[in-house]
Amino acid sequence: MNRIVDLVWHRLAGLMPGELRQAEFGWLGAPYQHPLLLARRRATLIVNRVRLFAYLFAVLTPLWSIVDFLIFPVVLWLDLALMRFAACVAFASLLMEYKPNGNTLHAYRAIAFLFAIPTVFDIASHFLIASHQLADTPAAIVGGYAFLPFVLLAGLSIFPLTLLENLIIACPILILQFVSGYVRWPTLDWASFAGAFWLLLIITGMSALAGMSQLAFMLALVRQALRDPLTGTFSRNSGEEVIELQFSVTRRSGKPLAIAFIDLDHFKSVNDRFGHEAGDHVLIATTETISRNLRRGDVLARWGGEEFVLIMPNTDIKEAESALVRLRHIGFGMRPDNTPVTASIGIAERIDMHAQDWKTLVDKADQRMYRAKQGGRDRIVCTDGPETASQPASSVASH
Ligand SMILES: Nc1nc2c(ncn2[C@@H]2O[C@H](COP(=O)(O)OP(=O)(O)OP(=O)(O)O)[C@@H](O)[C@H]2O)c(=O)[nH]1
Repeated sequence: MNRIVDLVWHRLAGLMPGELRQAEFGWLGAPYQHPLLLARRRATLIVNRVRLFAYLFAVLTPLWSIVDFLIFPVVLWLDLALMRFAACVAFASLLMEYKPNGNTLHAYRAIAFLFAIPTVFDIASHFLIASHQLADTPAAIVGGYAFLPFVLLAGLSIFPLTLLENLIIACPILILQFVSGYVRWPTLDWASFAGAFWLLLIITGMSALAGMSQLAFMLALVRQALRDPLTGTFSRNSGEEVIELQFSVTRRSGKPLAIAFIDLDHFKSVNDRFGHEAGDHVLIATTETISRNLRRGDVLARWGGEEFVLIMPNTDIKEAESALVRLRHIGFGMRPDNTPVTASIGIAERIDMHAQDWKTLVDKADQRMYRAKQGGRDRIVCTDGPETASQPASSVASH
């Protein structure tokens, strides 16, 4: 059974751009598990796309009045022109109101607003036009307005949305279409209604696939941009982004945020004695060990060569110290000569040190790490007083 699942998985994953990993496959289905930085970049992209289309529609909607003027009676044209002007104002206010801020809910609201404007325009113009007797070309052009639901569903394909999000947005449009058929039940041409509805379902499926494939591509790009290529942990740039974000989130919520600066001891000697490649293997094994033992919500970033920063949201200084003591007990892996890898660690916490910005917090953890080095390495320092430097791992472990 597992072999069949694996086979299906490999086939599907191979069809997705950017060599999607198995753990990431579920992210195409629903947005719940998206890592913070992916969610932020996706929300930004969605709002930017909404803004692009709002801009285009703000220009094109009133321009279409010229066509209305040529084909409709003046009274109808005037009413339609007023409605087009209102739609144009709505698109322009969407453009002004929604700026990308990395928030997913904000992005959902922007999509809903973008879709609501043509929907309301379509319903209102439908009632307006129904009150006039039209024939020939005007009637044929008005008949074309019935394609709006198709356009809306096809428009979904411009957004990197998950399957669930596609379905949630498509459902109201499909339900509205179904209800409009039900209302016209006695006079309905069932064959053409069913054909059109079937086409809508196909377009929904194609848009969902297009959106998910964009998302897969985005995932691969974001992964490349966020991760350190050697160890697979977050890169320094993305680590800084996470800290900046967590700093503002925890400041707003009043919760603590701890940062641990971890610098491996005497790492140069690994390279010197066993070669750079052996050094690389030690770095990879060490980050794997740390990552395996992180708590949910903690983020590890490679800050530089053999320096790492561990970001621990909602963790006060005491909890952070116990977490790092536990990590040292587990160990940071082994050197090629089978001696343990040790690290000097400095910890700082936002509330504990009344930090006003995230850089001060990281600097403090860095300074404390240097004090751990100066104090003899292989230890944790989490305060500024000389008496508080914790003992080397061997003696901590013996307690
Ligand atoms: N193999 C390998 N080595 C690296 C990498 N990045 C940095 N280094 C090495 O890490 C070593 C860091 O050396 P130092 O900064 O002198 O520090 P150290 O030897 O760990 O000594 P202390 O930090 O003082 O305990 C240097 O030899 C770098 O070449 C990497 O990606 N792979």
